[in-house]
Amino acid sequence: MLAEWIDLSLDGRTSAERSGRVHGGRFTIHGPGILELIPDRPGDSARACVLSAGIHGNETAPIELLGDCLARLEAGLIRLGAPTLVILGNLEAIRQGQRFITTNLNRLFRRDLGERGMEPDRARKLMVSVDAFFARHAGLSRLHYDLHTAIRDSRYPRFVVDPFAETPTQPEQWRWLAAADLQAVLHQHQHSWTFSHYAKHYHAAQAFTLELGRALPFGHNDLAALAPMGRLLSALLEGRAPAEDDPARMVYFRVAHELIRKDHDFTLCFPDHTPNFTEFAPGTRLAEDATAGPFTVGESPLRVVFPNAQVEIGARAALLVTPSAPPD
Ligand SMILES: O=C(O)CCC(=O)N[C@@H](CCC(=O)O)C(=O)O
Ligand SMILES: [Zn+2]
Repeated sequence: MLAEWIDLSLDGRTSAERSGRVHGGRFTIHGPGILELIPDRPGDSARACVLSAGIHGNETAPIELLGDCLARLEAGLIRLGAPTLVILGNLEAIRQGQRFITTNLNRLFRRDLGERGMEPDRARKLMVSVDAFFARHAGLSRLHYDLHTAIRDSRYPRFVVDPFAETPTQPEQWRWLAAADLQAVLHQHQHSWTFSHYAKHYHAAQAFTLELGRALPFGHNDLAALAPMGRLLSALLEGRAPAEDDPARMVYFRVAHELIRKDHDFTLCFPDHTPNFTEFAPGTRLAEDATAGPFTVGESPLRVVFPNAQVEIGARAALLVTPSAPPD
């Protein structure tokens, strides 16, 4: 059953609440794309884990990776040892292989959200599910990994986006993520209302967006490159201590500036296929916007991450980032 849960969710065949046994515990399907795993006995290092994928429908590798973990659990290759909420974010967008249907789901995770429609309704459903899950497992430390892939290539194909919030990051997170072969870390400089930000800001969880390569259709992903990440997810599911490595293996950046599209008449002044973390020298013009005017790199070089000139007006068209110090 677990191994088919993703296909059943995408076929729209899991609307009724269902439950059953897994190796080391039980599962409950709370609704389409929302699966809770509850261990009989939490492991010594168990956290209350939220593992999400498909918040953007065209980002398939993380869905395949989670499917692989569930298949291993069902086959008895791993034994459940931590309460885990597994989420498939934007089901209709996954079915259509699109980033989103009407609006970007990953900008809607705020409790005062007023919008109506498919993605806002889904954001509300996921926020309520996360709230209830963390409340049910209140005695455990909270963790949320929101798994994504990026639209374009990257100088660092696998990287961490660290949401801005008050909660300090536990140093072990950097050691785990280094061992999972993440290559870079990007610290956000302001609230961003993404799903991982929601868990960090409202629940003080250890929470990150993890970019795990480039967005490709189902069946075209290189899951071998994600094997270390798969081992981290298995350790979390089993409630045991994950492998650790030296955080200095990763390169650290912070957001210096967020480029916002202010006008229909907006262009980025570099080729569309420019890889994430490409560096631009002082004086380089990066964007033209009929309302905001041009944006030019100032005295220090800037690297560009997530450039996208097609975003909605008022949305982020790129992050401009600069090196930052590694954690102590
Ligand atoms: O490749 C891109 O341009 C976008 C990849 C993506 O979906 N990234 C996330 C990052 C979330 C964050 O900023 O924390 C997003 O844009 O939602
Ligand atoms: Zn994404």
